[in-house]
Amino acid sequence: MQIRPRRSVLYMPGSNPRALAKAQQLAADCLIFDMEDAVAPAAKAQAREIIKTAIQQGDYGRREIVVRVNALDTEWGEADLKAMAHSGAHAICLPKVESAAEVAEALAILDRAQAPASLYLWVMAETPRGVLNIEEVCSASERVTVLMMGTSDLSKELRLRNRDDRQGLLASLNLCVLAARANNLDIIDGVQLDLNNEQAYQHSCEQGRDLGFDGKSVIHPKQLAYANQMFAPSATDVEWAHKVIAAWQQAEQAGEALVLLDGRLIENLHVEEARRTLSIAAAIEH
Ligand SMILES: CC(C)(COP(=O)(O)OP(=O)(O)OC[C@H]1O[C@@H](n2cnc3c(N)ncnc32)[C@H](O)[C@@H]1OP(=O)(O)O)[C@@H](O)C(=O)NCCC(=O)NCCSC(=O)C[C@H](O)C(=O)O
Ligand SMILES: [Mg+2]
Repeated sequence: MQIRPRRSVLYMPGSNPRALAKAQQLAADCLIFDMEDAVAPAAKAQAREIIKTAIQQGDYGRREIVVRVNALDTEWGEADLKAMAHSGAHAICLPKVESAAEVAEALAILDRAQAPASLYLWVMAETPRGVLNIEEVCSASERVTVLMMGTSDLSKELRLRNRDDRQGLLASLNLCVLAARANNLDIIDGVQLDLNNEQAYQHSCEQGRDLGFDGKSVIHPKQLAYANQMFAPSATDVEWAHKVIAAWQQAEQAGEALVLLDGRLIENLHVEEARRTLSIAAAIEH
């Protein structure tokens, strides 16, 4: 599978051409052109046109282009999918998914619109039922490549208090990481809405990284740099990965099955980890 950095995933209101243009210069790995919560009902139809024009005429370089459509049980969902079938986006993001049947329904609409098979799906876990059914959602199709946490909706549905340590979300976050990994998907952590609470934002990035997330969704350009730093291998990680691989190769040549490196036992799993670290670092450099 191709490794793609997805350290930072920036939401942009699809009805805001200035933000969509600005994103061409922003250091985001992935861009979400939003038609759902960031767009008022009266602006939904216009947002479709603004997004199509931006994707087709803009220069977004190697950033991954994702369009978040409205849910299929809304009056806009089906038309959004049809409109985006040939937009040039890399993926469609489906909000509030709760079942494999919803994934199949979205794919059927895209197939009828003759969307390219390379148009992938990102699915969002943001309701209690969606989280409980996350395994069936993640395994619904090989075209599902990324799982996104919708922690704002989920917090509301769970009636959580807004705490910097996200205690009430931990079970859901853990369960979703398990489902993503079991199905070989990348998983992106949810947003921090308070743009003035930098401490909470930084804590949530570090926490997300340590829980196994591949990146962070963000709502403002000023949140990008920290996410990019937190979800990239550090210089120390890269140095250690090189040492692990070199030590393992030396041991193999000497016909030894065990390697001790700086007092730590190295096994094949660490070599696989090290190779992944180097692949991600190379993909970020590229
Ligand atoms: C939150 C904002 C409305 C703030 O916008 P604004 O007041 O314009 O901010 P600034 O003046 O500080 O902006 C400085 C410049 O940066 C550009 N900008 C701002 N935000 C973005 C962005 N998201 N993408 C691209 N560019 C952006 C401004 O245009 C300024 O540029 P310039 O004029 O050239 O100086 C705004 O940040 C915003 O709309 N953010 C996105 C909100 C959004 O998409 N929300 C929906 C997704 S989150 C969600 O749904 C949660 C999920 O579903 C869940 O349940 O958890
Ligand atoms: Mg949401």
